[in-house]
Amino acid sequence: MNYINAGDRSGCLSFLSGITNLSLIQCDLSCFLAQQSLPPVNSLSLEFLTDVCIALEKLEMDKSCRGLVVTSSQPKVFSAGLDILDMYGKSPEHCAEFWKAVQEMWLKFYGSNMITIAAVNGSSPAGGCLLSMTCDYRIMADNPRYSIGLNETKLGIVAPFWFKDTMVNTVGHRATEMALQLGLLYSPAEALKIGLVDQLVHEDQVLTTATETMTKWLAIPDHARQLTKSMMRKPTIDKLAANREADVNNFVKFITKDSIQKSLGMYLEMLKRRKA
Ligand SMILES: CCCCCC/C=C/CC(=O)SCCNC(=O)CCNC(=O)[C@H](O)C(C)(C)COP(=O)(O)OP(=O)(O)OC[C@H]1O[C@@H](n2cnc3c(N)ncnc32)[C@H](O)[C@@H]1OP(=O)(O)O
Repeated sequence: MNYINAGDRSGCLSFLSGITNLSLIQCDLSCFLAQQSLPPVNSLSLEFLTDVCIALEKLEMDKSCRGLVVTSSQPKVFSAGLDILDMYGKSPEHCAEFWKAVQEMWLKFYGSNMITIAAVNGSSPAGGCLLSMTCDYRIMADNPRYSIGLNETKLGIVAPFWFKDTMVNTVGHRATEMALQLGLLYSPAEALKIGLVDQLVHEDQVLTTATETMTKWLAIPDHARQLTKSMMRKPTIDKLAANREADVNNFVKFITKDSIQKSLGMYLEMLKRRKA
């Protein structure tokens, strides 16, 4: 396999492209985080989201690239979700830019023509769970210390309709209602039971299982698989595409409220205290 450093600004995005037309995005922010003093949990910051979108766009245009494995090189965390620091104490303009980037990431991943497999090698709360749900297949490390789910209500925030729609499309209406109202984070075994992930494997096997799975998916003719994927996902994608501006305005109005800012501040404090 060739190792191509494709990081535009941060040098944090890298791709492994191999003989099976398989590319791999490592959601690895360690280098970037070290430079920027951001926490090493693959939180989806504005800069990271922008880099990922550019990288994905390039892969999408490369017709020789038919599949993508999304994973993290952090040992215990797939992604901590959206970077709270991009939503806390920031101007409405910054929040709007940030939210546009979150929308863009979702639209690009959920609408990708490529086969996308999430190799969930650690915890994956909130936006991390969303990112994995945009993929066609999820393989998670079978370690009870890890969790996955949309826990927004626990932060005092509300998952927007397209987060909800993505989860409904993945696990169904009832499971989503329970998950969202209670802000549930599931253990790998629980996530498998409700269909939030498709397969559990030992943590050492996540990436190899992902590549084996990719080989099976690559055997399906692209045009038939792509049209089927589009038929399944287009209504959900169209709903956000037709309402992007309203969704941004809604987010900015909500996130800049004093009460919401206070909740986010308390949540950040709790994360820091938990460590101490
Ligand atoms: C209409 C309005 C709609 C609004 C919708 C907005 C939707 C938001 C979705 C989101 O994604 S919000 C983010 C939710 N994420 C979380 O709740 C995850 C919180 N993090 C964790 O549970 C843990 O960090 C972890 C991922 C399980 C990893 O645990 P670990 O023990 O390995 O690391 P920590 O010590 O907890 O963390 C290290 C360091 O990182 C900071 N941090 C963690 N997560 C985030 C984050 N999402 N954003 C920013 N910073 C984060 C944490 O505070 C620590 O910081 P320091 O103490 O080292 O400064």
